[in-house]
Amino acid sequence: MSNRQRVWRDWPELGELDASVATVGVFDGFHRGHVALVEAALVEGRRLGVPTVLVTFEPHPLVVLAPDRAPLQLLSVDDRIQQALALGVDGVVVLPFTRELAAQPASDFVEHGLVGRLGIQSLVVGDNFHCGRGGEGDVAFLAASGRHLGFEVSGVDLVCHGERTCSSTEVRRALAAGDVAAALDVLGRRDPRIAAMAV
Ligand SMILES: Cc1cc2nc3c(=O)[nH]c(=O)nc-3n(C[C@H](O)[C@H](O)[C@H](O)COP(=O)(O)O)c2cc1C
Ligand SMILES: Nc1ncnc2c1ncn2[C@@H]1O[C@H](COP(=O)(O)OP(=O)(O)OP(=O)(O)O)[C@@H](O)[C@H]1O
Repeated sequence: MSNRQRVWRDWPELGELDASVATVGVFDGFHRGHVALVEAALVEGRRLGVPTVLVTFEPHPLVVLAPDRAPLQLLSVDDRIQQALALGVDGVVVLPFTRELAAQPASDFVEHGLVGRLGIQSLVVGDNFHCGRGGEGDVAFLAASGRHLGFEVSGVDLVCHGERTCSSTEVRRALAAGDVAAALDVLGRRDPRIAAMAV
């Protein structure tokens, strides 16, 4: 971690970050799609001349909301932080995912969190992203919020590899089928710890 990089284990205090570009999601596995998304956010951060921040959640939302459906965890939160920092983000914000956060309307998350605490000028997410209570905050909702609150929104096209759209779910599915090669193809790197999760 370089001197200029920071990790917050909750929202930064008011005034710690005046302006930023943010990307948001769980980022389990840090597959090709996640890498492309972070790279797009970094381009945006350089264009605007503001820090690029990755916002993630711990634990995975389903661990809190539906533990019986909680997915196999591909990377620990510390590994996700390291992947993000290695790609060059200026900061990582790890939000404890609680029932309280899950119940927060998307508008509050955006206004009080992303705008209020991170000062986002631009938000870069995959075009399937959603946040907020019940997942109400999709890209169209975020774009409308941005017009109102003064930030830009990019809904990035999802990266595919061959026939498959890259996703953490796709990596897990390949591992569950014992197909290490397919899992690593979607992932886009040879990670021996993830490869060892194949059944
Ligand atoms: C404020 C907030 C509230 C959320 N509430 C819910 C919820 O009620 N139900 C749910 O399944 N997921 C909820 N989530 C999780 C999101 O739907 C989503 O899984 C999360 O933002 C990570 O995005 P990603 O799945 O694209 O990584 C919430 C997320 C945020 C930020
Ligand atoms: N293939 C992809 N290309 C570009 N961005 C993506 C891709 N997949 C997910 N994203 C984006 O990356 C961020 C983190 O997403 P998330 O952690 O939910 O990934 P995921 O792979 O879709 O996970 P899961 O399969 O568990 O739902 C979100 O903004 C999401 O829209």
